Amino acid sequence: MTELPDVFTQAEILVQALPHMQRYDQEIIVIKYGGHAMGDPEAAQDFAQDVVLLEQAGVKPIVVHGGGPQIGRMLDKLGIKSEFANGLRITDKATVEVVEMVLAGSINKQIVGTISAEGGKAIGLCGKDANMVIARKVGRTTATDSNIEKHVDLGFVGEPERVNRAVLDAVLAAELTPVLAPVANGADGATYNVNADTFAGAIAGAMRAKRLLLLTDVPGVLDKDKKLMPELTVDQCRALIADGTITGGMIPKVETCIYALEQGVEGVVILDGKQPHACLLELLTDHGAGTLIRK
Ligand SMILES: Nc1ncnc2c1ncn2[C@@H]1O[C@H](COP(=O)(O)OP(=O)(O)O)[C@@H](O)[C@H]1O
Ligand SMILES: CC(=O)N[C@@H](CCC(=O)OP(=O)(O)O)C(=O)O
Repeated sequence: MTELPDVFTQAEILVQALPHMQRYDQEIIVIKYGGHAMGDPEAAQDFAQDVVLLEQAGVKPIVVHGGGPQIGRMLDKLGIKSEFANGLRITDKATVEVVEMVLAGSINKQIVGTISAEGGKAIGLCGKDANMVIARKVGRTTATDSNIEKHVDLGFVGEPERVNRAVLDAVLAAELTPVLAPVANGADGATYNVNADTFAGAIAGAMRAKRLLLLTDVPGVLDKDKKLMPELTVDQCRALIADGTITGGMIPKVETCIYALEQGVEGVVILDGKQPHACLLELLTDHGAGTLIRK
């Protein structure tokens, strides 16, 4: 009996979703599932149900996941300090090993397991698999600390230099849902830690995705009074970064949106992944949820 409300909820979602889903029939939707958006097991199951419903409705979802907080907790346990510059983790050799273990090992398999348990057909990969993504080292970045500008070498932090879309095309043609961890090889053979937003943007751009959804733990981009901004242009985003309204992890997120739009992705949305069935809610309504960023 306790199962009944869940069954009804799922059926209701399906009934509402299907007409809207026709818009996305056979279209690629890249969903970036941030570490902060991954809540409790119930929320994870909720997310997996959305992915399965999208699969069943003929949409081609590609999941790119993060795991920043989870990496932080593991580094803590191992007594390794976490340091960031402009929202990117400064990644030395010991850190990149932990990053790969947590992202490509633990989190990737957790998400694949939950989607599979919900009846989906997920396959877990990272950028290294079949050289799907080749990364290049991110150059030095300028970070401001107590009003002093410093040049910081980020270590093994990479950005996608090349995406081999044939690998993803083959996976999608086999009707499997790729679940991607943002770790990649460089041309130098080293392992690089790629920010998950940046990775998702590169995948969405290379695949000419219809939509890129960035799921995080805030309702979208917030103004100085913490109010949601439902729509922003690229120029407005740049101004909000320059005046310090957008900071930390929101910087690579918004930069990803701008990049993806420039690559021909039709719509990019930053939304609260903790909201139950966030993906379906976004795709179901014309106005959507969160912050829609357009050119
Ligand atoms: N203007 C802003 N609007 C919303 N969030 C912001 C803003 N500026 C900074 N942030 C921060 O960005 C965070 C989201 O980025 P991040 O922590 O990297 O999330 P995720 O792990 O989901 O990728 C928010 O939790 C918030 O603390
Ligand atoms: C270079 C860099 O910062 N990489 C990120 C990769 C994980 C990530 O991006 O996770 P979220 O999406 O949960 O923030 C990190 O090490 O935390």
